Amino acid sequence: MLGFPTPILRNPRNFLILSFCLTSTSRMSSLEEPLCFDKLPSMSAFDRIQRFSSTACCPSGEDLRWRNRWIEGRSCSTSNSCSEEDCEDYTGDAWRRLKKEMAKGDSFRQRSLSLGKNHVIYGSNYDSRYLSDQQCATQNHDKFINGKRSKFLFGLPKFVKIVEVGPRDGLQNEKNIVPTTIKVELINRLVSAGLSVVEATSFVSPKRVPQLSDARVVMEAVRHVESARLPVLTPNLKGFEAAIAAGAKEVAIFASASESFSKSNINCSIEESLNRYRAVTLAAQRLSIPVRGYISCVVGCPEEGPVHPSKVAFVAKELHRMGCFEISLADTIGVGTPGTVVPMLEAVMSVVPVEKLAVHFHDTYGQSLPNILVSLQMGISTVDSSVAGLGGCPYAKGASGNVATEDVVYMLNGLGIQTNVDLGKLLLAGDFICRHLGRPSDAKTAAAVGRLPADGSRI
Ligand SMILES: CC(C)(COP(=O)([O-])OP(=O)([O-])OC[C@H]1O[C@@H](n2cnc3c(N)ncnc32)[C@H](O)[C@@H]1OP(=O)([O-])[O-])[C@@H](O)C(=O)NCCC(=O)NCCSC(=O)C[C@@](C)(O)CC(=O)[O-]
Repeated sequence: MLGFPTPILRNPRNFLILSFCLTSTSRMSSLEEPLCFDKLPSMSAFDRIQRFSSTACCPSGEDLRWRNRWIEGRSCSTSNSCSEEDCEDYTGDAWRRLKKEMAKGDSFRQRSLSLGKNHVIYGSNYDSRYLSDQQCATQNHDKFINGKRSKFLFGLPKFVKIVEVGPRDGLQNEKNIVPTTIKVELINRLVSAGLSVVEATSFVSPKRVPQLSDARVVMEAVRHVESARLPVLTPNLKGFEAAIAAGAKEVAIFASASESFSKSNINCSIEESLNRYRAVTLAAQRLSIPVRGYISCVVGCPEEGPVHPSKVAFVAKELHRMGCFEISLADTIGVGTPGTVVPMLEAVMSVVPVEKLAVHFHDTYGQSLPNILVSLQMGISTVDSSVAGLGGCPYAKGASGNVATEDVVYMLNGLGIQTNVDLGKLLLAGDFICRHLGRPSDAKTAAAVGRLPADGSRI
């Protein structure tokens, strides 16, 4: 551990939470479930979803007292003892009620909706790592877990703003043109799921990104949406003017930390792009339009390989100077690990206030969730993600989709971090677009929910 290059990784607390995340993500992919289900032999699929997936899974004192209730199919009302009176036996009536509830419908829809944000759950997968084999934990045990949790979770934000990029970043790489009505429906579903920022489309050259050549029609169809912000990408003044004419109220500009990627993506050098963007931000300021800035290739470039953090910091400083209210740091090809993301964030945070930063990870090597977690530990509270893990840049060959919003929300729920996103509705939005695209979701959470038996039987 001493060999880690930065203070955050040298800190054993941070290292431990990171290890936890890595362990749980890797096990999730093969075992379908969070850790330690073997400790909970009589729980149904329904119980397990509720236990591990709600926003109510908050590491507060109140919730910690609920944590130990679910052990061996029993629900204990107190944490320090487990008398027969305290425990509701889930092999009895309540158990049968739950089984009946699940048996009513064997549909993805029902299972998804059971993950909605209002369910009360009684702990998290993290808790169960510390549960003994006793039926109910003792008070000492409770204190032990309390102490550990507060240390591990120290410094995480209470609320994370998710910037949903599915309709833009998610779809821009799709070969078959998605009908405009489907795009509009997807945006509306994502907004209904509680996402407060949904990137709607791009006003770029239709020759370069044919999939988004209906940007004007999409924007006109959603321009009256009030409950969410719907930014659009604008690479130059031409795009900016077209976006405003179509009703956009927020735009995003996109630079790169790598010269080669800047050339292949927007056909100009980094310096030229910054000059273009100065013109866009000036025009936006005159109209009081907020501008978000992206920086691509913040840890690696498909052509140049590793990108030095100082290059990212330079572009970030310029975007900040020209008035971007937020700067999203994008690992375009998904090669970053916490080992490269942390030094990059440290460099950027030395020139731009952390509250103005967002992170944007592609999941090529399955590193997005640990990268997000370490970003949160460093004070970032805005995360980009794409429903169903759709996405990829047409000019970054080999890069996979963005981290799936469903998986981000699942992790944040488990950490007790608020997002205001209804995971059930989000899963249904993901199901909607995947059905249209004719392929399964890349979200692990969607796959897990799809595999869970609905009859309440043991897994
Ligand atoms: C940047 C340009 C426009 C430069 O364009 P250019 O290639 O330098 O050429 P140009 O400026 O001379 O224009 C060429 C043609 O495009 C037209 N044009 C010019 N501008 C516009 C516009 N705004 N809207 C519509 N049309 C436009 C222009 O009118 C002309 O039309 P023609 O005369 O040939 O008929 C071009 O290279 C382009 O559109 N590139 C697409 C870049 C793109 O969308 N990439 C994907 C999004 S970025 C991304 O995914 C990364 C991100 C943000 O997600 C973060 C991450 O993960 O890294």
